[in-house]
Amino acid sequence: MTGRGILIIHNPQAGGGRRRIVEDVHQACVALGAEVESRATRCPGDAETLAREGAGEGFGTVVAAGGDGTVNEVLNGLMGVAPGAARPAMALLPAGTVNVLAAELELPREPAASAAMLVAGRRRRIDVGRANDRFFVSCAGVGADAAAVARVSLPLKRMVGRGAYAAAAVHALALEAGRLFGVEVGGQRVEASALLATNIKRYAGPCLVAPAALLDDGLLDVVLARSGGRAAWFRYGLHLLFGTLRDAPGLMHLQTRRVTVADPPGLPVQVDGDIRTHTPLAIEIIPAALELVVPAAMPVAEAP
Ligand SMILES: Nc1ncnc2c1ncn2[C@@H]1O[C@H](COP(=O)(O)OP(=O)(O)OP(=O)(O)O)[C@@H](O)[C@H]1O
Repeated sequence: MTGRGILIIHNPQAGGGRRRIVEDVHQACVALGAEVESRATRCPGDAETLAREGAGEGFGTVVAAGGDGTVNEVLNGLMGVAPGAARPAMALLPAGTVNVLAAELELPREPAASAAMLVAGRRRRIDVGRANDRFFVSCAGVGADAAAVARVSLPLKRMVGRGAYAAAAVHALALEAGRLFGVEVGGQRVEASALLATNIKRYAGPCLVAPAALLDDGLLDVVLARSGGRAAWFRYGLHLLFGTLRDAPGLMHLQTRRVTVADPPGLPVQVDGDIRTHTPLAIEIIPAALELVVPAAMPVAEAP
């Protein structure tokens, strides 16, 4: 471990019933002889401030303990570190409703294994995406998934967890027309009703959307749904659920460093599972921008 020690940033509001894990991991890190501090967020956006402050204080590792929202805030805090200053490594402690990157990498969920990873894990350099001015580790999207994310009810998420995303998807399908927007990618302009730019293979945890995606290949995997309308979105949704998205008619899949959406303006954009920006949109990949702490024994390439 480099730097002053480990800073755990914990969102006490994150769902999943795993709040005690933070305390357990903290104690297990102390038992392993590590210098560790835990700080709870006080409001939305606080994890970003705490991460930036932690970097300034010289912590070597900053841990995002919560769901994808907390991970994204910690990432943005770390990416906001002033040029020339040391950027701590990021680590993940899954304690939220959804933790897509932790699930993709099969990171430990048990306190003892998590603590071993934090104290004696390996640092792996990964690419970071940027959607306008918001950084992401997993994915950004316009169209179908952003329409669903925009309709996730927080009270329902607290009650039923992941089920709130399914309810929001049905809600979006009922109200949205699945209209087309203009995408520029790889030197061509195409129309699409949904765009997903991802750095990882799976979407929302279990759904395989980009089998060739690697966290460290310097590329975004872009999936475009070319057909518009509700019926098309419904079909794509079924293909996604049944793991057959690659066979869906009208689907385009490519690898690129940059993709843009110019019009229409004002479409919501989901970034790591929350609406963080709107079109016009430029999504790009920043190769090897961040060190991620992974278990010491983890293989270099993730299994497909
Ligand atoms: N102390 C706090 N009080 C209220 N909201 C907070 C607090 N700390 C963080 N938040 C907000 O809570 C939101 C949800 O957090 P997070 O994503 O970590 O957990 P989750 O909702 O369980 O998981 P997921 O987003 O993966 O479904 C974040 O967008 C964050 O801004």
